[in-house]
Amino acid sequence: MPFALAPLDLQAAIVDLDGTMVDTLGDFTEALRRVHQDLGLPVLDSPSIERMVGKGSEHLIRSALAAAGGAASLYDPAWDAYQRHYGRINGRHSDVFPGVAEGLQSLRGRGLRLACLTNKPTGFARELLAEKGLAEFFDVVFGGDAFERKKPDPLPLLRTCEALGTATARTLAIGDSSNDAAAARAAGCPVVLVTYGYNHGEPVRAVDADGFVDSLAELA
Ligand SMILES: O=C(O)COP(=O)(O)O
Ligand SMILES: [Mg+2]
Repeated sequence: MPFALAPLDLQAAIVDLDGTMVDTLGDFTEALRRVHQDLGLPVLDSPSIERMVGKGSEHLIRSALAAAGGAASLYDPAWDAYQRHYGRINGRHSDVFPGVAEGLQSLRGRGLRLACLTNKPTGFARELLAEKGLAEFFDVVFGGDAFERKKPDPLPLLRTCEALGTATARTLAIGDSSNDAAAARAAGCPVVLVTYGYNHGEPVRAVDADGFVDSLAELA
């Protein structure tokens, strides 16, 4: 059954970035390849990295280090190298998923305010949205460093609703993982998940959400 927006009487939508709007697995893989090469560690493949994406850079770097058998003491140099490398390659190995621009356009056409809320650092998120021609859709953009806690904590969604001036029950969260759904449930936002993103290696349809779409264009 298609996901029905009309009964929700929405004021806004809060959209996740990695795995929902942009397929950034190539960027994560390349940045981590360079980091591990610098540190003399084994390089990880994309399927392994995909399971680690979605909980922010700290979690990604720490998980990748552990999977490569690197000592925990390498975390600080890995963090520095990751910031440097990711900043250089941001967007170069990434593509906007099909249907994203159409979906965002149609949400705007309904008069909804739009926020991008990601666990990716705000600076990288803004650069990526601009490079992929998506920045213009958003009233506000908040990254994983914008608030004291990241998704799956509800705080980022609550703060984003405050910034938009909208009620949580009338603000749709759109994401690709259990992280987004858990944050939305705890914040009281309805939530729809895309079926094509990264869900920590778990089947996304098993996640507690209000609906699933194969493309944001289905929201049109
Ligand atoms: O962990 C990340 O940086 C990806 O975050 P996102 O899925 O919240 O955009
Ligand atoms: Mg995501």
